[in-house]
Amino acid sequence: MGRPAKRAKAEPSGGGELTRALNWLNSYSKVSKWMAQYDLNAMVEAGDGIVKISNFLPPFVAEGALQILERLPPSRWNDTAADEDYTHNNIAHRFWSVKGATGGGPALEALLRAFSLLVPDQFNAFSAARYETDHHIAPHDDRAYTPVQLDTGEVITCSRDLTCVYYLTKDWTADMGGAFVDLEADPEPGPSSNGTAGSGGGSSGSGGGGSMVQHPAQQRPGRVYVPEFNSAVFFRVPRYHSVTPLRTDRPRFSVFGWYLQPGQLYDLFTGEEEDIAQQIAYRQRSRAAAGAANGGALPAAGAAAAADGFEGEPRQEQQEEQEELDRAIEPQRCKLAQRLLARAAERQQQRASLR
Ligand SMILES: O=C(O)CCC(=O)C(=O)O
Ligand SMILES: [Fe+2]
Repeated sequence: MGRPAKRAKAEPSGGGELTRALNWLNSYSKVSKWMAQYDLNAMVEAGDGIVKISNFLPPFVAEGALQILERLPPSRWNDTAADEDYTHNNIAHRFWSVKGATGGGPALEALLRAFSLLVPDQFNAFSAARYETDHHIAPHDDRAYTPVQLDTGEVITCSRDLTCVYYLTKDWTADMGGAFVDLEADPEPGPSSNGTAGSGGGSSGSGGGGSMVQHPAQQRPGRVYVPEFNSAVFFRVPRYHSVTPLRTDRPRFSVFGWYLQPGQLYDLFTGEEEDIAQQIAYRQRSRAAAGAANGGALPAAGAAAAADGFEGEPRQEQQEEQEELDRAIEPQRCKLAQRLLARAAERQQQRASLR
């Protein structure tokens, strides 16, 4: 856990690089112009709900971003751990995280702000993550509601719509664990992927001391993404995925978060959906059908929610649970809320007309 303050002095160029990266991150016009090259929704849809983008930020910015995370003092990192509890949509996981909203300092804020400029017309919630030995996340599909406090003070319920994970680990190899596994895609054909990804996820918790219920999705193979420095993976929620336990003492750094939509796009996990494999197969078929019907273009979250077979109206106890959650969780604060709300309403109309 040696903090890099000393190293920074020994490598004067490191400091200069960080300053250059911060200047870039703090330049609204530079970040917006860079991000404008990505038509994210189109890319995600073209990739059947998921896309990986290599060289996501300019290389010197990625170097600076890694330094921002490496320099965060241990006191800023919060232990993010949960035991398996399907009924509250909690999944077994353990890693360190720092929420943008709760103070990682101005450098982290600048880095996370860059991600809001990637999809400027959606609400978002981003954090930094640091995984260490044995840290992992069991299979889950990211479904969750997030309360957002508007500039008027009103708190609205939003749903996670699009996940982003941006990797900042250098020279990571498969044997180090910590792989992202997409459980809704087939394994990559070829020698590097032998279909054991699901069982890799299945060992989650084994080293961490907790005895976990085996999640049904853990029996599935999936497509393995070894985290690549300066790459980002985006996917539409809900989509089952996991992070396999780290088998190295090198830390794995990332930025992760969600673009949100107002409203409840889907039901939360109720504990009744025992057959995850069936759910996955159903979503895969629905994606393929929607893709064929639209000549490859999916009507985004609408299709994913429809694929779940949800009617949209949550059950009363879920509603009550949600209200409790809204009171308990500190809401994300959002300026520019009126513009975002108007844009969200437009988008919902567009989607409705696509269906
Ligand atoms: O770090 C990753 O590869 C994925 C993280 C993730 O699934 C999450 O934070 O929900
Ligand atoms: Fe996730």
